[in-house]
Amino acid sequence: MTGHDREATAASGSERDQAAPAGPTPPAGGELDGVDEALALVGPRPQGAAASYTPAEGSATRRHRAAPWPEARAVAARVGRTAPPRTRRVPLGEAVGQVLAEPLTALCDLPSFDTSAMDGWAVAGPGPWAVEDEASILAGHGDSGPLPDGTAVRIATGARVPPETTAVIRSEHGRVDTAGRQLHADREVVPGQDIRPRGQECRSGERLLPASTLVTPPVLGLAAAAGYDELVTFTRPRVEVLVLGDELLTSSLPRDGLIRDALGPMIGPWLRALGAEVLATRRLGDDAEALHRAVTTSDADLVITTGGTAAGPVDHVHPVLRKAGAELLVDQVAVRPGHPMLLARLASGRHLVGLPGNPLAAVSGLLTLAEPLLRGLAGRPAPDPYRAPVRGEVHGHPHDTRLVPFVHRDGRLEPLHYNGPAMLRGTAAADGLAVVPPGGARPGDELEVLDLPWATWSPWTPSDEAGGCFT
Ligand SMILES: Nc1nc2c(c(=O)[nH]1)N[C@H]1C(S)=C(S)[C@@H](COP(=O)(O)OP(=O)(O)OC[C@H]3O[C@@H](n4cnc5c(N)ncnc54)[C@H](O)[C@@H]3O)O[C@H]1N2
Ligand code: MOO
Repeated sequence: MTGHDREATAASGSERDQAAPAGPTPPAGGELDGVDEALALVGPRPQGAAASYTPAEGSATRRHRAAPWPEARAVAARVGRTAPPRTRRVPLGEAVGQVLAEPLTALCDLPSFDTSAMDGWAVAGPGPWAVEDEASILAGHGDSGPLPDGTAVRIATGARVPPETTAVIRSEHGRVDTAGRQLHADREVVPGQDIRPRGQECRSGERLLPASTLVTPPVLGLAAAAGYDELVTFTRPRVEVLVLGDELLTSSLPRDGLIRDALGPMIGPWLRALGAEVLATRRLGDDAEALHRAVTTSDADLVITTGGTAAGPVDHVHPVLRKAGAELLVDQVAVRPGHPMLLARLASGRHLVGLPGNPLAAVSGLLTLAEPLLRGLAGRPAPDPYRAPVRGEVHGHPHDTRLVPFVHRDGRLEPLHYNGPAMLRGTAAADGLAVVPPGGARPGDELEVLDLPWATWSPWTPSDEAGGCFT
């Protein structure tokens, strides 16, 4: 709990009383369970308090001002952009999942020779054609001599068509009369048919994909086809995860007030999905000394802590950051859940994101602070923000943004139940988190959408210059 919240709660009574008139009528059903839990934990703040945020520079002193949610994300993105991403050259086989640091430029024409698109006959001039040779031209073979006018030769898909070829006739569209050894076409032959001309897909030197493209399996295939053995990619930012809390078990069933660590198994893979290299996930308990040592000696680009961000008796993150001479860039965010999240610059110049311990609050911190920061460090472009209409009313916090797990249903966002700060049940089934503005949303309101990182991501929209149907 923060000092600000403590003061506000003491001054103004229960949050439920305050919240009810400020947002739309809560929907029926279980969603309110989570909302009420979130709202019950926080005291109301004076109107406009969130808007007065300016990023704290130069000290780890608590300022008790929550950054408005969009501003907190902007600060994190700015911080990410200030450190230019490192690049390296990797063999194709290791590049999948990384991001191109340079445009992918064709190293050759594609196809690199005039190619037969079908099994059949290469013909020159008008038919019928004399079939002089029983042999076929096969894929993978070198140059053959020019095809004389009025002749045909058998050819396989992918083989180089001989010079002077005017068309390829598919095997099923031609017949050779055995007596005269003449090829007859059973339909009109259009010049150029079933020939893929050299350079049809690209010319050597043509830009195929821009820098910042995610290397997917088809990108690897295209790079190989275009002549690449290696790719220059951005080095993944290196992240260390420090899981705090003496109450956490790493196996078996909860017992005696102890609970399973839900964040240790989740945060590392989530960070990898955001493009990070996770050096380690370490469980430090509630040991301030160990935390101080870990924070001051880490050589990760980004340290992520979970838990201990509030002001409870064993919440060590703030005191440790103070002692370590860190500078708080974001200290609390006007978002529910996840309010006590923070972003700090360590004395080493590296950064630390403190995620609150409640599991959905930690997800909120990941999406609000860690994702935009890592995007910059990893050289990934920001996805185009998009909005979608929400089905039904969504209860809002009076002053803060809410992040609510949803699924896409018939072009609308369907908020999920079990969205309380301590719950992951809604998020585990979700397509993303919807950004509910202070005061809530009415049916059909368009809400900003935060896709989960395993949803489709592409920074590139292909142009439609090259429409048409290719054989
Ligand atoms: N009096 C107040 N108490 C709290 C307030 C408040 O305003 N006044 N804020 C609440 C909010 S909001 C959050 S979020 C949490 C933030 O707390 P911390 O970041 O200090 O986290 P902890 O106290 O360590 O843990 C909170 C909660 O989460 C559980 N937890 C922690 N780590 C894990 C994990 N790895 N896996 C599963 N669950 C975890 C922990 O057991 C606690 O239940 O503070 C509120 N309190
Ligand atoms: O309830 Mo807290 O808002 O989980 O961050």
